[in-house]
Amino acid sequence: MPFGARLEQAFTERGRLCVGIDPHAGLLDQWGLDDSADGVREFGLRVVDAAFGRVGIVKPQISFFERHGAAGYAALERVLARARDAGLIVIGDVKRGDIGSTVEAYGQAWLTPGAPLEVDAITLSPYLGLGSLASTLQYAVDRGKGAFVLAATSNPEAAAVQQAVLQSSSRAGSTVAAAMLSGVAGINAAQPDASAKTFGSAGVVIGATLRLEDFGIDRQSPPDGPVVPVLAPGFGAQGAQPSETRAIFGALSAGVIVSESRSILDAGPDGIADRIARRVDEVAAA
Ligand SMILES: O=c1ccn([C@@H]2O[C@H](COP(=O)(O)O)[C@@H](O)[C@H]2O)c(=O)[nH]1
Repeated sequence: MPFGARLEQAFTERGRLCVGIDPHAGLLDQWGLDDSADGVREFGLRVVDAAFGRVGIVKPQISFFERHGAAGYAALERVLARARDAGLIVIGDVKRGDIGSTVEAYGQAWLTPGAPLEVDAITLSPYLGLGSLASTLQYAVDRGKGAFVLAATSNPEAAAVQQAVLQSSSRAGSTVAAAMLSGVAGINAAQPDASAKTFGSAGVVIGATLRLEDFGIDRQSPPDGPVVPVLAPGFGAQGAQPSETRAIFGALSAGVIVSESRSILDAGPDGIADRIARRVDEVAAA
């Protein structure tokens, strides 16, 4: 089944909340775990167990596993396997980007069925140009996988780059952020089974902390073609509330994945299941 269809099904069955798996050193301490590969593995496994049956999507932040080198990656493999065995959609927040032939290798690492680091979707950075990601996006789609291209990120430092207006390209006059959104929408629309009624498998990252107008993104009308999945960090610890989803994203709301990490994880090992359940209800009511 295409990634977009699986995501749509997860929305229907479990809602659109995505639980981030970000084992910050401070959270490990709060959870009574060591800041070690064993600690991040245990943390990740417990978050997956709390997410199971309550949400449909999790997003491990790879950097926190990578801090522990090869042992951290072994821990990550265990967490990814548990999450995928549990039927969760796993979005690997890896933010990879490079020249096209190198990004392809990242795609093979994370998106190949049966690979040790297999996830359902990854995040990709288009700083080397959206075209540098094209073959990897297609690699994902062809394997029932997905990818989210950074368009307008939640951090304030990004605005200077992402609000910049393109001078020379087929999208001259668009902001970088809007060009990423329309480029990704175009990739979805070009797939043989594309339909405006379904979710595409290529998505974008747009922070919930932003005013989309500032990034030249039209909130009034969605891009043509399939619904564009929007991975939306910035809820919870960064200040946005799920109840604001429609006001923030407007016509893009149908595809928005509400992603929260610290605001869920800081409930601790004994409180996380209840915290997730409460947030699911809040997101559903939004
Ligand atoms: O624009 C972006 C892209 C990615 N992130 C990542 O999402 C989580 C947010 O964590 P919170 O604790 O919910 O703030 C984290 O892994 C970031 O690296 C983002 O925040 N903004």
